[in-house]
This record gives sequence, structure tokens and C-alpha cells, in this order.
Amino acid sequence: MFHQLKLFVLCVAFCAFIVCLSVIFLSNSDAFFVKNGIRQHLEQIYKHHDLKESYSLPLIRWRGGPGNKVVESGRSFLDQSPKYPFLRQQGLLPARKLPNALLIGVKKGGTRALLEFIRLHPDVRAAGSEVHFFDRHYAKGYDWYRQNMPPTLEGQITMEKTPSYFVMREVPQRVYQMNPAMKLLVVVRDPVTRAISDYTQVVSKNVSLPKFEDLAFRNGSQFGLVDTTWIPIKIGVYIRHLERWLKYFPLKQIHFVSGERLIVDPAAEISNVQEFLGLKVIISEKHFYFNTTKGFPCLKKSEGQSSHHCLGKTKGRSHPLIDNEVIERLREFYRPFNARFYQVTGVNFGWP
Ligand SMILES: Nc1ncnc2c1ncn2[C@@H]1O[C@H](COP(=O)(O)OS(=O)(=O)O)[C@@H](OP(=O)(O)O)[C@H]1O
Repeated sequence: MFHQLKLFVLCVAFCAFIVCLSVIFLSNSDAFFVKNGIRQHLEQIYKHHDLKESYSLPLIRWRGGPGNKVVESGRSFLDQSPKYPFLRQQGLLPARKLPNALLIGVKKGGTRALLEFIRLHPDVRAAGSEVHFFDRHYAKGYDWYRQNMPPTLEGQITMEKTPSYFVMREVPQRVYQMNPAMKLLVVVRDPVTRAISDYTQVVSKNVSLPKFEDLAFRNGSQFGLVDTTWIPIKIGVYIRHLERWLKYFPLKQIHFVSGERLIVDPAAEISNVQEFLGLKVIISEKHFYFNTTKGFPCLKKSEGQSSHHCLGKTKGRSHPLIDNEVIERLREFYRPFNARFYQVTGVNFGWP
């Protein structure tokens, strides 16, 4: 009897040993990964486009923007894991890629607002600051550019915004050379208020700057011709800049956002942007609220934001009061250019 009991205990111990061995083996193989539904779980999360879930993704979670240490240390940990090749193969490991969408302008059009709004989307990752690769840092090469991008998963869009791209002559060809399929976004705003906004920014850094009207017209007189060499005026002749882009990119690859509507109805504008980028429409009215103190739409508290969030003080500044006659003369100047711009883009932006 004692002998039989000893045999039974030995058998149980042996079976337990075999089970342990199997678990250790399986847990180090892709089979375990798949069997336990982790892969399906990850795929579900990414297919679902659910902000809340994708922020709490355990294996490939990251915080913050490009160059973030957490990402790098996370990657080197995963590099050593036997699961690494599997995850990489499945596109489930973040890696820095060149952008496939660019927000190219226009300066003072509302580019920061658009970027902050679209990057709420779980399938969009954007560089936080302006990269200026195609105009200032082109000689540094694509590897430098890639390093300035946030890590993304397969299927996520990488983007950056540099508003000067729209007006710099050499940029369209360079973008085309890098990626002829690049998706381009342009936020445009009434060129007269855009010029005043531009001037407001410059004068905030240099208080001794002459008055707006002294710079906007030749000979410093509002009865003189509009000074088309003054950059804040030049930028607003949108059609001229657009024509240079159209030498390389078809119109269907360029999406125009109304800077005015982005303030009045951000959800509608962002919805169009999501469609243009081929994304599921996730960002909607529920992400925005109108902040009456700031006078602009702001972002509601979300999983990625600890509190309600408006753009900084440099966005939505008060403009200096400009004489109505000056405004009207500038409107007259821009009117034919605007008309041509509406005709080419097929969008009537309704600027006065
Ligand atoms: N939601 C929200 N909050 C604050 N500001 C908003 C918003 N949406 C659009 N805008 C308008 O964006 C203008 C600044 O444009 P940009 O971000 O393109 O400026 S910049 O070129 O990056 O300097 C800024 O111009 P100013 O009003 O002249 O400051 C705003 O009118």
C-alpha cells in the first residue's frame, strides 16, 4: 500500500514537471502568443481605433513625443525578447518612418490647431515641433528626417507640419522626390487677416517695427501700390504658391482646410481631413468645446490629456486695429487671386 502511494506521488510530480516544461516552452514561442489571443487582442485594439484602449496598450505603449526615452528603452527590451521578430513581422513594434502626410501651410492659417486636432486620432502620430526638413535641413538627409519623426506602428500615419513649405520654391520638387504619393494638407485663411496675424506675431517680438500700413504699401503710403515683396503680403497670394505644387502633385493629393471653419466648426473640418487621410472618422464634436474666455475651440479632457486643453497664448492673439480703408484696399488687391484660387481648388472659401 505504501509502495503504491509512493508511485502515485511520483506520477503526479512527473506530470506536474511535464506541464511546467510545456508552459515554459510555449510561453517563449509565437504559438503561445497566438493561442492566448494576445495577437488578436492587439489587432482588435488597432482595428477598433479606440483612443482609450490604444493608450493603455501594454506591450507597445509609449508616452510623449519624438525622441522619447521610454520608447527607446521599450524597444531595446523588446529587441532582446524572443517575441521581437514576431512583433516586428506583424507591424506591432513602433519604428520611426518618413512622413506620408505633410501639413505644408499656410503660416498663421491655423496649422497648430489642425495638427493638435488630427493627432488625437490613434492612427496619426505627428512630430510636435516644426521640422523644416525640406527648406532648412534638407542637406542633413532622410535619416536625419526620420529621426525627427515619432515612432509609429504599421498602418499609422506619420506626419509633420512646417507652414513655410507651402511658399518655399524648392520644396514641392523635394517632397515629390521623397514620396510622390505624399498627402498634403493646407489650411488657408482670408489673406488679409492672415497678413495682419503675421504682422502681429512679428511686432510682438520687435515693438519698434513700423505700422502695418507702412509696410503693406510701397512708399509707406496706403495710396501707394500694395508691396507684394513684403512677406506677409506675398504669402497670401495662395494661387501663386499652389501653382508650383500642382507642377508635381495632382489636386486630389492636396486637401484644403478653411481656417475660418476650423474655428467655427472644427469637427466638420477634421472629419473631412480624416476622410482625406483614409482614416476612420473618430474625432468628432465630442472632442471639442468652445472656450469663451479664449474665444476659440479647445480640446476636452481625454485619455491622452489630463485636463481640458486650449492652444497657447501665441495662438488667438488680439490684432492691432487697422484702418478700414487699408483693409478694403488689401481686399481689392487679393480678390482676383482669391477668385482664381477658388476656381483651381474648386472651393469657395467666402473671403470678403
Ligand atoms: N482652436 C484654436 N485656438 C487658437 N487659435 C486658433 C484655433 N483655431 C485656429 N486658430 C488660429 O490659428 C492662428 C495661428 O495659426 P498657426 O498655428 O498656423 O500659426 S503658425 O504659423 O504656426 O505660427 C491663430 O491666429 P491669431 O488669431 O492671429 O493668433 C488663430 O486665429
